Amino acid sequence: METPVTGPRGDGYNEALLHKTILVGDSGVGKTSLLVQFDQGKFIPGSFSATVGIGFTIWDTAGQERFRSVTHAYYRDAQALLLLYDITSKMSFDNIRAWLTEIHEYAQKDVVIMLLGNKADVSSERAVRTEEGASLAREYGVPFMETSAKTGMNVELAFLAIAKELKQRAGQPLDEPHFQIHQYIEAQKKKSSCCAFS
Ligand SMILES: Nc1nc2c(ncn2[C@@H]2O[C@H](COP(=O)(O)OP(=O)(O)OP(=O)(O)O)[C@@H](O)[C@H]2O)c(=O)[nH]1
Repeated sequence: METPVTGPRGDGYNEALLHKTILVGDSGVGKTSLLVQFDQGKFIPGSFSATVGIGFTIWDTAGQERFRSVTHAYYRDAQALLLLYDITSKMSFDNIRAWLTEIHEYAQKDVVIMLLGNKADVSSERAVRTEEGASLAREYGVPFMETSAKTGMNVELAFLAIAKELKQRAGQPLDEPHFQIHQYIEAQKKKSSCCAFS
């Protein structure tokens, strides 16, 4: 994803900064669906054909093993990574450590990483507790939230938090003068917990 980050340059001209963000995770965790939900605000049921990279401003990657070497090349110039597992698939969660090892090997040292437990709407088939996701995220010092590409739960928040973090790193002014990504996410989740993200 190349996240457009706009802000005043001081001469009144609005400069757009493009940041490349990519979605990674096992095949079938919902990377393309999450992207489509964010981009188009809708859920298109059914599997997309394995995706290698599509020409949106957001980069989608294929979770399949046979595309791994392609994914490695994507890491190099990515500023942010959305790392997904599927809350109904213990295996996709167990593989997160391997994804993180790979990310640390191939991505830039200061890449922004966010862990997302997707398919949170399928609570009847839940195989990974929210706390397990949160605990893994704490261990690696990365922000975490559960999402649903189907209902849209937390999808916008995930992309917005990444965009704000990148904007701050680029030295651009934010609405929140003391922006801190972890605190921002927790505050937004609390704000919405009454009704929007049930
Ligand atoms: N219920 C539910 N289903 C989802 C969600 N996200 C994705 N799916 C379904 O899960 C399947 C896989 O979704 P994709 O978006 O193709 O997954 P992917 O990670 O892009 O898969 P690859 O391209 O193979 O790496 C599809 O049948 C989607 O409809 C979600 O949040 N909730």
